[in-house]
Amino acid sequence: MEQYIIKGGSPLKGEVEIGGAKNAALAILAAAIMTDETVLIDNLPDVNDINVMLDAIAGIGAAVQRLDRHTVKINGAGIGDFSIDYDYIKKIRASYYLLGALLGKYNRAEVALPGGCNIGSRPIDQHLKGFRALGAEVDIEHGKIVADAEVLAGTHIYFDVVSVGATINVMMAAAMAEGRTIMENVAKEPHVVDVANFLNSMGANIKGAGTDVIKIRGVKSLHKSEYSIIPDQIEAGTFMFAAAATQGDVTVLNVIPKHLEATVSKLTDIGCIVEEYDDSVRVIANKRLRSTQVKTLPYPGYPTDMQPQIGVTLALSKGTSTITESIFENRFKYLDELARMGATIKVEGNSATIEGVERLSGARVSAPDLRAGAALCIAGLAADGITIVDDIVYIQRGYERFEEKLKGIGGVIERVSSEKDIQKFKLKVS
Ligand SMILES: CC(=O)N[C@H]1[C@@H](OP(=O)(O)OP(=O)(O)OC[C@H]2O[C@@H](n3ccc(=O)[nH]c3=O)[C@H](O)[C@@H]2O)O[C@H](CO)[C@@H](O)[C@@H]1O
Ligand SMILES: C=C(OP(=O)(O)O)C(=O)O
Repeated sequence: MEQYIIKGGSPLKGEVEIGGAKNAALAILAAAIMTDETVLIDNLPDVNDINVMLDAIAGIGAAVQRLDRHTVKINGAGIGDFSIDYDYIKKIRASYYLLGALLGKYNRAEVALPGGCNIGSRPIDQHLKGFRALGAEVDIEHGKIVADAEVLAGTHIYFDVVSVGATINVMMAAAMAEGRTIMENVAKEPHVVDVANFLNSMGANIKGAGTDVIKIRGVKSLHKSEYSIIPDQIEAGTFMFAAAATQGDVTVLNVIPKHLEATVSKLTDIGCIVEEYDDSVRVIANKRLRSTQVKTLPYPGYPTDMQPQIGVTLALSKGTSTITESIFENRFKYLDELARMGATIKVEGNSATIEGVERLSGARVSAPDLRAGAALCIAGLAADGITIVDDIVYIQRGYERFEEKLKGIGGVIERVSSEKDIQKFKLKVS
């Protein structure tokens, strides 16, 4: 099992290139099979979840040609199987996007119930409600979601909760339904807009993505396209908080600053200097930061995927902070690990109170999920001494060359897989 070993205590400084957005890319790869023509997708992040999705679509007959680490050609003409029960697909959340894509194109889909990070109960009732409203029969059979429709017909859907997954999934199916669909109370995240733009680039007629109402005029077929995925605002935000927590000075390159507004606002609140340019953002933290109040919300609110990263930073900031997690009930598990590093934290329900301490001390901790794992690495980089982070397979789901990028800005971190590697690292940094 691989681990990260980190020697903390030095400010991170320099520039880091941000890759394509994992959560946009996963949906776009699923949507790419909705045409029989060839689609070229660029700025793909080279992370495990993406490889699982590519294997899954190749497994049902799509031609997948990786041109390089970040570019792929996909042709969905050869798909002959609408049933996806591939072992790994169950482990990723975005497997559910194959339901919307296959249902839209073939009126039939069978996909294993989705996994993903264990950050809460994660129901999919809103996805199923949307598919049913479009005229599909949907059942759960032997661990699979089975959706079937004579015809998919445009409809009016009001979502009871704002869901990124349900918005994208139903939008994909509706893109090829007969007639007009109106979706209300939808998610407005940048990746929702990116998927709509991609579908439109293939000939779909989707308007309103990024607002509360999406209007879709169904089309009979979709055509070839070349598309570049938006930068990952969560990867960018993670490095911005790495700069803050280590009192460093880091510029994230290749970002869309508009997508980072909630993150920038919190960094400014706690005392960072933030400079925004056309496609980069510089974060400078030249003193001990101060406390704040955070509540996670759907976009444009503060993202739940950025909650652990600010949590770690606030554990080192002056004063008392509170974090309210309003999207996923299990997203505080990293706080127990952080307490092992000397943080002072009290959790009550969906709220955490953090008394900032002057120093954290390195410890052996375990990544409970993807973002929390990345946040614990930030804690290690800010802490005194050596930190070992176990279960980094979660981090590898969503961060490309994480340790290399951190090393590029001065982080002392190594990926290790044996006691011998650990001893070697300790010797090197002592
Ligand atoms: C692969 C992917 O893109 N994952 C992201 C996606 O997850 P995911 O698509 O699973 O998250 P949703 O936006 O759907 O979930 C938001 C809230 O709605 C609830 N809900 C959702 C669907 C449903 O049918 N019924 C229901 O009640 C969820 O329990 C949660 O409380 O958006 C989350 C919120 O930004 C991010 O944390 C995840 O990183
Ligand atoms: C929680 C995440 O991913 P998933 O929804 O795939 O578990 C994430 O990207 O932070």
